[in-house]
Amino acid sequence: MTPDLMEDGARRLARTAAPEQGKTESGGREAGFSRIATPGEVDVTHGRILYLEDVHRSFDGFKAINGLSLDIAPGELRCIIGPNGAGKTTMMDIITGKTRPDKGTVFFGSTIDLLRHSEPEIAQLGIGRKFQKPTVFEQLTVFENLELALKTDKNVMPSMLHRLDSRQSDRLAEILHTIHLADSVNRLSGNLSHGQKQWLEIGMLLMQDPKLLLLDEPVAGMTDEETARTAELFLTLKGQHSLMVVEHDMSFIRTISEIVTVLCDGAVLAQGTLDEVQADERVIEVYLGR
Ligand SMILES: Nc1ncnc2c1ncn2[C@@H]1O[C@H](COP(=O)(O)OP(=O)(O)OP(=O)(O)O)[C@@H](O)[C@H]1O
Repeated sequence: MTPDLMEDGARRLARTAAPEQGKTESGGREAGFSRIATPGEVDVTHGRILYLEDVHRSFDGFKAINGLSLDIAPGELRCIIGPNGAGKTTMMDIITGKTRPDKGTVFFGSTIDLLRHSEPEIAQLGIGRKFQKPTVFEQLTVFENLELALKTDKNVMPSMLHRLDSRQSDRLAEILHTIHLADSVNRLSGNLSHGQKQWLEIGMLLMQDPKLLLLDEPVAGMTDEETARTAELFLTLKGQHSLMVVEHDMSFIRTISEIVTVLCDGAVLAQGTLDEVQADERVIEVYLGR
């Protein structure tokens, strides 16, 4: 999608957007078009669920993100690799609204300008993020963790007292199965293995039905068997959700990847299949070693 196309779409949508809609702390950005075309849906008619163009972010003069452009197709499982300090975490911080870029374009679908939204709004829009360390409620059971994570109707009290309806119960059961924890439903989360906690946290994200999932080093610290099962899990999620996975584990990436993006110095250094990027001299130089 070219910037022209996006601007054109923006102009068309701006004519119909309510004046206050999408107004955020970033305030006065001119194109008032940060809205969802159909409530609850992301407009992916241009074939992109995530679109970053020429994004920049400096910290005390250091260019952590330096002209980063990339896009992700709906249902894609994109792997991101790159050396330490390449800007991978900062990129995710920008997508999720934790960090604001100095300049650039960041769109969710073709109509939602993420730079006009706060971090909680972005989560609400359907972008889920999993940090490297699992953060489950250790004193609660697997079931209770998933129940708590459920995106409840705003009119319904979002608490343990809220009884799940049959659709929600079915969804919870399906997710339990997907994350390989159907047999552990009543176990205290604190007693799960590291890998199981990671899956539970992914399950908690799935309960909120995200369109896009950002996963930071999901298999770090996992056993080989857990890593293999995580690969299986991601391959199941692909298609139903779009995934962006930052990982250093090359054999894991080989199992799950289609397109791999290599970040370096805050921009895309190379992109292609794992074989293609592994054969790229520049990638070998900065990341893979000789
Ligand atoms: N809040 C901040 N203040 C100052 N410098 C920062 C800040 N956040 C990131 N940086 C710097 O920006 C650069 C990119 O960091 P980032 O964490 O995004 O890289 P990364 O690719 O995720 O690295 P790693 O693989 O080690 O996690 C690093 O040099 C880091 O020190």
